[in-house]
Amino acid sequence: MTKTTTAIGLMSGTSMDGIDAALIETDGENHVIPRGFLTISYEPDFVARLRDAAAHALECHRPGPDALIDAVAAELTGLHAIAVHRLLAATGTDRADVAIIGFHGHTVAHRPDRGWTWQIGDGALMQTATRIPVAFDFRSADVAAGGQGAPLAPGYHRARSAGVGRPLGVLNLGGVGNLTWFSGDDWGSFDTGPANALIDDWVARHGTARYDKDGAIAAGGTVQESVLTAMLDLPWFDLAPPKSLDRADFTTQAARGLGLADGAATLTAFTAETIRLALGHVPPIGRLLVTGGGRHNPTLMAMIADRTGVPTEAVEAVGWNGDALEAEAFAWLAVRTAAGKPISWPETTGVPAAMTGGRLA
Ligand SMILES: Nc1ncnc2c1ncn2[C@@H]1O[C@H](COP(=O)(O)OP(=O)(O)OP(=O)(O)O)[C@@H](O)[C@H]1O
Ligand SMILES: CC(=O)N[C@H]1[C@@H]2OC[C@@H](O2)[C@@H](O)[C@@H]1O[C@H](C)C(=O)O
Repeated sequence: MTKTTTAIGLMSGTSMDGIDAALIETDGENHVIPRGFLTISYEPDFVARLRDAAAHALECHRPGPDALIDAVAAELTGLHAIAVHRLLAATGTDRADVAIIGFHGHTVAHRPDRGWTWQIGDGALMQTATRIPVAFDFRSADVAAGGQGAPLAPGYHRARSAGVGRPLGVLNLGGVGNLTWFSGDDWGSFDTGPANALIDDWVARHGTARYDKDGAIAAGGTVQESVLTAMLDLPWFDLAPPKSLDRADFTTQAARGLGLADGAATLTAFTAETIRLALGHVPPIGRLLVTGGGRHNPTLMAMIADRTGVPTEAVEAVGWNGDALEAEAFAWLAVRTAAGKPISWPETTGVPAAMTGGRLA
């Protein structure tokens, strides 16, 4: 039997809202016991610096030393180290009992088509700050090998869903959306399009809110079908998986001129339509289990169920925590990295063969 270890996962997602930190016990295979989770919101001024770093990173030709980005990376690492200490305290865990931290860092730019992806976060500094071994830089090796470098959570979705009936889809509605599908013994994954990113951008631009809480704004608007049709008229949606996205690949441009509520309704319907189109690339799925912040938006959830015709429910229906799942995934991936096991597969990122990834500090 493989040894069970305790691991911490740290995720900073494309919504740029903060840090998700999870503690799990796992053998790096199908045995997983979640032990604790917390989230720390970023201060607005740090979010502004992170946005600047992401905008700047897209102008760079590839990852490398950069004064602005390195400063944000160091600050981000410090904040994530604080999250580790808080999680240890909250769960009553001794630092020495944690075998590894999976430190995803924050994606400032993702350009697999150009052969690079860039996650900021200093693994060595994290190791020094916590005195716990750290796995980081999970995506670069995959991209260097010709893969998409994303999504990486699908292996964890497969491990957790071993006892859940097939066919099945696990849909993550973060800033960007991604789908992992299972049909018989077949499986695969890819990014579906923007999930909350455009809705967040639209609402933030029009007022003081950071997102459309409970989908209330969209619920009061009317979907503008002509705008929706124009937004969906992109070759990207016809591309066969695997495929992945940078948060900046889509904008709210097509909705300009609409009122706040109609724009929110239209962008929410756009996300739902991207899921419908994604399902067109995979075998029939009997059930969609939804993780990520978007599952808290009932307007979006209803539109997805309505436009796809697939029963759609939050992952809590099978006992998972949809706020913690991605952070848990990076704890699980770190255990696999330390053990020299694959973290991506031809089915999930398009790499030529199952491969290891991540660096150790
Ligand atoms: N009550 C709610 N009502 C509507 N939307 C919500 C609610 N709670 C969270 N969200 C949405 O979920 C988003 C955060 O989702 P999540 O934390 O899964 O994103 P992330 O982890 O940053 O993204 P990614 O998976 O792309 O890395 C928020 O920005 C918001 O749009
Ligand atoms: C490049 C990058 O950071 N991609 C993220 C992003 O956020 C959601 C989607 O796009 C997914 O592909 C990925 O994150 C999840 C955690 C993943 O790798 O599974």
